[in-house]
Amino acid sequence: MAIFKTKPTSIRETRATPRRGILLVDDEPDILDAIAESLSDRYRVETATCGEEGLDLLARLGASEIQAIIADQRMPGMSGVEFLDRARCLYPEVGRIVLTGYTDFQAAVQSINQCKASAFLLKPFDRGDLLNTIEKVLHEADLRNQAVRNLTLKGIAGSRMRAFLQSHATITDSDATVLIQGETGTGKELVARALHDNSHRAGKPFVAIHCAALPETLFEAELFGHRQGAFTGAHRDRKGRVNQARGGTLFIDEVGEIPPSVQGKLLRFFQSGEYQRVGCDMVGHADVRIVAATHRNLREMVEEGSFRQDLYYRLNVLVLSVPALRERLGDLQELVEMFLMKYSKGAKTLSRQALMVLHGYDYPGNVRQLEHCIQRACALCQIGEIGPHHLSPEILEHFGRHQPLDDGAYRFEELTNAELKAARALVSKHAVEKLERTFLKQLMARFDSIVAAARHAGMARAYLHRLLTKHQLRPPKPSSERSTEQARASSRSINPTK
Ligand SMILES: Nc1ncnc2c1ncn2[C@@H]1O[C@H](COP(=O)(O)OP(=O)(O)OP(=O)(O)O)[C@@H](O)[C@H]1O
Repeated sequence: MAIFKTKPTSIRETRATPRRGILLVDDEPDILDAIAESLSDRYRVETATCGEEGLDLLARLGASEIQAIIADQRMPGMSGVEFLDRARCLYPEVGRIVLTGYTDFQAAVQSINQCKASAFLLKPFDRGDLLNTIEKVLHEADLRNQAVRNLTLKGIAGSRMRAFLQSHATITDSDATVLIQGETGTGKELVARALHDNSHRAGKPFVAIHCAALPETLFEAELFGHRQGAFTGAHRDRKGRVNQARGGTLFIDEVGEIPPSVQGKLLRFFQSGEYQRVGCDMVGHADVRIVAATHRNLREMVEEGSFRQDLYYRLNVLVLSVPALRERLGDLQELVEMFLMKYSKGAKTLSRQALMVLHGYDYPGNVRQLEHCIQRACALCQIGEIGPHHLSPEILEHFGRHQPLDDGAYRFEELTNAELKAARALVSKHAVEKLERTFLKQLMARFDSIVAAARHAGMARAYLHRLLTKHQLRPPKPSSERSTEQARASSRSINPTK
């Protein structure tokens, strides 16, 4: 397929920064060579023919050698956008361009909105387009990296989460409205605080209003304030959150819950900075940056008619989508360490098995759920390490239902009855059967007599027999029988014709 439109180039060629590194990834060798050649007089070009190879190369060379990546969207295995997204986790500071045909245009636009790619180029393009896009992406990356160097992310655990914020570093200091999307408990408020702490408003107030917690009747008064006597219970004048946030940031959490009766007034405030306290004719003015958050799909709410379209457009300026915890389980260990420090002052540690159980869960309540689980475990665990039995019942239950115990993922280093009893308490009823079977199989493999196995496990022989019968497992064969069988088998294999 032709990659360049025509012969180069009507576009003014700019002088590039001396020899910066570009990583090119395309599964078609001819195209790879053509692009590499067209760039080689300006950049150091590295090439890879698939995403996996590109990631290896990037990990080896690092961001000091590679400043921008260009990847074709259509590649077998990992797509271009997938590759760029994984490259972003490794080195968020590197600029990322996706090459796309017209049919994948939507995917390319979406990748930009989700910050997986920094720019896209529609095929066929000419050399001028390519050079301009590279220079633009490199320039933006320089600005972002400058912002990243100045970014403080205190209290935020998890390299994936920090990379997410770093990839949005340039918007922290803007006054534009930000809409943070994400499931409940993913850390949206933490992101809002990070935006505020890294803006020129950092010395001014950060004021949050949690819309889901407010009754409709009090909403307007809470947001804009009220005069004494404005309604029953308004015993004195009160400033609203907008007023408290003057010069700083107003964080509107669960913005989708704002009652329709207040949405119009909020829109007016967004557009002009003007508002009126309840029961007061005077118009106030406040300069605040708006950061809103929601776990709901506002676009769908607009279609249903429960959210004003004009307010939606006003909010939908810069959109950050915070990934769910199950999509970034690589952050889990660091989060656990942070919460152990918070709730036990670092006195408690987590056992390997407990960490494995935590890794197997999907966290519908995200980081908040994990935090509560560790807080509870710290309270329950009096001595020693936190084990699986200190974790929340729903996490253990899930582990019991989904973890294949037979595949050796869950090992019992000490094959004793006491260990079996302890393990029984850890997992749900549903998993006990699997657990017993695993226990018995490992025990049978280790001992060649039921007497020795029962003695080691600290259980009565009759009980071990009953367990074996229940699971339809055969008792171990004495070693003399085993060796006779082995001898028979080997003689058969020496002379297969017999
Ligand atoms: N990356 C993180 N590092 C440390 N703590 C975190 C992180 N993400 C979330 N938390 C903690 O998890 C809890 C929930 O976070 P937060 O309130 O910001 O979530 P949210 O998405 O705003 O939730 P909701 O949608 O319910 O309002 C908080 O205690 C917060 O401190």
